[in-house]
Amino acid sequence: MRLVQNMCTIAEYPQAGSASGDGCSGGSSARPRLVKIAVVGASGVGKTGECCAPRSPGGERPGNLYSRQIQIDGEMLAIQVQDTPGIQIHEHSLDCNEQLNRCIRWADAVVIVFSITDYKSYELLSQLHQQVRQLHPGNRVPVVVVANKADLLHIKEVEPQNGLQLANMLGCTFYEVSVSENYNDVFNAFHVLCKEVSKQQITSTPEKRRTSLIPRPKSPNMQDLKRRFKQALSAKVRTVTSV
Ligand SMILES: Nc1nc2c(ncn2[C@@H]2O[C@H](COP(=O)(O)OP(=O)(O)OP(=O)(O)O)[C@@H](O)[C@H]2O)c(=O)[nH]1
Repeated sequence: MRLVQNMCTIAEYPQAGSASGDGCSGGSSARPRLVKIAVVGASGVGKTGECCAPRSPGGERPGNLYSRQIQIDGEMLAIQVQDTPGIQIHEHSLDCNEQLNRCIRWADAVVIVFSITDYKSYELLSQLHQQVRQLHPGNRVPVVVVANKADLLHIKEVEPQNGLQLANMLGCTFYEVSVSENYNDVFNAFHVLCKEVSKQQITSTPEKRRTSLIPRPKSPNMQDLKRRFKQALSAKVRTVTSV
């Protein structure tokens, strides 16, 4: 993920499945909290080559799951970014394959990328957003919209303003970036997203703990049974004494 790799606070994080944690450079032995992000969008919008994973010097891509560490508010987080296969655009329908759905389900947050030079990739936005909401009901997963290739204004097919309006309508944060020219904006988008996920993770954990600390009410059936038992006993005592 080039955008992630270029973030100044990022250090290499061992690939998923790696047993040892000694690649972490956070200076702490504690395992960093994991934030999983899926990057989705039409084919050719810049998810992989520029946005997600630069080709290695040999011309190969290292795979499609990129792991890094990033420091947010003094805490090291392990970020995993999943590049997804470019979506083929068909007439009025979204060809979401199972692999893409799996990536979306896996993610704690989703980045939807479109290119300002490709109107169809922009049209895909709402459908992709709907797909995310369907797979993550309850509005829990933050979604960010990224309009890429902002350096190609002379061949734009989408006004950045339209991207912003649509993102607002969908309740998403919007960023206009050029991953080939300016990494700061890209860094900012990911940073804000990680912060949001991290905040959500923190607020949801104590809630679980607190609810588990609330003493469970006694079973009404048991109380009812005890009351009936007492009633039966006193009735028996009364019968015995009246004989
Ligand atoms: N000018 C410009 N070119 C870009 C930018 N981002 C990506 N590109 C180019 O757009 C082309 C497609 O980029 P990719 O990263 O392969 O696009 P993708 O979304 O991963 O496409 P798929 O792998 O088909 O899903 C490449 O030639 C990139 O160099 C950008 O911000 N500006």
